[in-house]
Amino acid sequence: MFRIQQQFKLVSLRFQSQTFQLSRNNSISSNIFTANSSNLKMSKSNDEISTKRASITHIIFDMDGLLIDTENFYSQVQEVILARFGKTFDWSLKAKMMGKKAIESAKIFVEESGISDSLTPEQFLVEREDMLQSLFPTCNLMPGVSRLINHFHTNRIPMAVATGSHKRHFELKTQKHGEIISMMHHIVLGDDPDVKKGKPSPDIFLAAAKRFEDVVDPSNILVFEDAPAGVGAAKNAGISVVMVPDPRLDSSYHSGADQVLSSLLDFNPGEWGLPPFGDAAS
Ligand SMILES: O=P(O)(O)OC[C@H](O)CO
Ligand SMILES: [Mg+2]
Repeated sequence: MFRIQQQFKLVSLRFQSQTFQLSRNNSISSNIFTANSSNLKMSKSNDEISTKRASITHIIFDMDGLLIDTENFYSQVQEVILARFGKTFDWSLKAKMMGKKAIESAKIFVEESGISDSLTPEQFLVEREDMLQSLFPTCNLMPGVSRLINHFHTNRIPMAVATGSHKRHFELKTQKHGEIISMMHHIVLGDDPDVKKGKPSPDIFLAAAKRFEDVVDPSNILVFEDAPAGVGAAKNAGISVVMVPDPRLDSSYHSGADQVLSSLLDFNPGEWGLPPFGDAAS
């Protein structure tokens, strides 16, 4: 217990010192992402893109790393745990874990980092829990979230959240963010009985799609995601996806998405047949 408290102090200190660095990194990488996004658009014909994008009526948001800035908490805690084994946590491992159910990403963590003889996935989840429980309630919204959700809500666009997080973590993460959560038609969590397998299985997005009041065709839904597994899940469900990746994620993971943006602030609703910003209603 003492060791966990000491590690948590270290995580807190690291978090405070990394906040500034992260915002600097985000702004530095912004132009690179814009260039990648343009390249992606150029690989398909304009007609094909505009026809596909013109018909969106419903929205499904991922949560961690897309609506709220919790992915950095996971990274910092996992870094501390691997340091105990003399190993480092890097973005190639992060890319494989993010967006998945807790136990699924825990298996990847211990196996891929080569510590499975010393730590089981279940022990890993117990070891990180105290640190995460203290960090989650402090999380902030990602840039552009408040403006986008308020815009859709004002314009009566039905929205849902589909997150790999289980109920207990969801409640900690959303303690400060009740207002945006209250604008969602429904929430589907990773421990929902209809979500047999985590992302990239389509289960969670198919469950979220069928819980809107009206029957909605997947081609009329748009998913927002930050994680490779989440992009895969949306595509496996036949749903278009806008990816807003962390700048540190390798760009080879961008290719599955229909659009890649460096920030939700860059999303243009009019491109997708949604009410544009600046209307009287927004
Ligand atoms: O990105 P989400 O919201 O599906 O969350 C999944 C995990 O809880 C964090 O990677
Ligand atoms: Mg996510």
